Amino acid sequence: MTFGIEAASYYVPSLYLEINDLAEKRGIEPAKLEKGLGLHRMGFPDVHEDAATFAAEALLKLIKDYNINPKEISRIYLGTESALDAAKPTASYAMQMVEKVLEAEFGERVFRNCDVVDMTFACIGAVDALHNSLDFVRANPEKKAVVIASDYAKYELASSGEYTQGGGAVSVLVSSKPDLIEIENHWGVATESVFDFFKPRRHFKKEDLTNAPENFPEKIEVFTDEPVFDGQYSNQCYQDRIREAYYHYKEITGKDKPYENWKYLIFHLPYAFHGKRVFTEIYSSENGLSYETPEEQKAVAKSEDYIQFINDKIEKSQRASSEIGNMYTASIFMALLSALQISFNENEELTGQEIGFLGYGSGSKSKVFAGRVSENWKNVVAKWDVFEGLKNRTAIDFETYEKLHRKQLEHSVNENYKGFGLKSVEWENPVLLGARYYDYQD
Ligand SMILES: CC(=O)CC(=O)SCCNC(=O)CCNC(=O)[C@H](O)C(C)(C)COP(=O)(O)OP(=O)(O)OC[C@H]1O[C@@H](n2cnc3c(N)ncnc32)[C@H](O)[C@@H]1OP(=O)(O)O
Repeated sequence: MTFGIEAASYYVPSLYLEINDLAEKRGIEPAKLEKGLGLHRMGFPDVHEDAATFAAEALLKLIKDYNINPKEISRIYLGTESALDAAKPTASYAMQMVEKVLEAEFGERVFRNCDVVDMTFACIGAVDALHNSLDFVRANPEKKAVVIASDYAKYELASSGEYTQGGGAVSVLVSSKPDLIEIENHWGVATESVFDFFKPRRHFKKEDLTNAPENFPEKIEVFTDEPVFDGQYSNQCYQDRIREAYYHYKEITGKDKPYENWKYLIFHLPYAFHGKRVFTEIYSSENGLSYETPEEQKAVAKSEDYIQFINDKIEKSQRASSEIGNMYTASIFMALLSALQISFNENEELTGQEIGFLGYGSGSKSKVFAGRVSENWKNVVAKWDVFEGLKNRTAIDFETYEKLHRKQLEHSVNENYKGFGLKSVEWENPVLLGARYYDYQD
């Protein structure tokens, strides 16, 4: 019996900013962002969009595109680091939104007996949900699980993370009928607790606030959307963890140079060129190349063999990321969709080919695993049209972008949007304070 991904869908934010507009306004050389990091556009959510609406869109599309009976979904596990609540899972919001739309066809509360939860470990939370759900279907081969990766990657204005912002969701159906890709049960894992990128509770004092009411506490702790991070240190942690997880994978599988057999290497991509920039270390050690000094490291990155290797095994997975930006938990899944979509468009035959995955989550953990493309993969990919879909977004100018970022817009840029949207947040009733209400526009 085989296990893996039976079907997949995605959703990207409805707005985008041209990266050159950001470069110009921030005084950054556009070539650094485009040619150095591989950034072209940055996906950005409209006022009514958040991690819950992204997840709901990706879930509904999955169910509709592949005619899934929602009553047959035993669990919906959502990986996110953009949770809307520290107790009530974002998955419960997404589930409720989709239930409402499905009500006419399937009756009330179609997910009544579905196990729903969020999993959080920065960008690797959805890989953890996938790992866990694969274990679940291995133990219960007649059951199906949905994994959703959904995030909004927001950084402080004018920070070094700003140009890597993005967002969106990918949903996958996990089962014993892996029509897209069969996933083997060997998981290279590496973990170390570090502070490379995190979202702690932040302290604010009454004296820091303008117009604080009389009875406001002297000091409060709040979560913010924007992380605390050290960019170059986070790169180093990423590189260290994937190296450790890759060697763990080699140890448990006994495979020699496994990456050579991988048709594609699918990375967590915080920005498009990250995977190819950090893999030089593993590549050097696997090929006996010296990697001590910065000059030696540059020489590997610029070598003809390495450039050929990137063009063959990584480049296609980067293309969606260049158009969307960081999707945190969803980035690694979108990198897979990107590579498979391009192979599909180019009429390539992938059946039986092995694909390697290198996941990373700050804080920090990496998982390295592999899968094999199934015979039916083209029937699954036929529903996506990833790059055409990206053309349906609305461009925004820099001024609108900054207002959205600062939450200064009252109304959506696309007021007549279709699909799920945040309608209101309760700020009056003390027993519902902060509750979020969504609707669906046909
Ligand atoms: C957050 C997650 O999702 C989890 C993770 O993966 S952690 C690892 C990633 N960390 C993050 O994404 C944190 C947020 N991001 C950041 O802090 C930063 O954007 C970053 C650290 C990722 C990048 O930092 P940066 O200082 O902007 O870029 P830098 O590392 O100097 O790289 C710029 C590249 O552009 C190149 N470049 C610069 N100017 C150029 C030009 N004019 N033309 C062409 N290339 C140029 C540089 O040579 C360099 O490329 P190479 O090293 O490959 O040669």
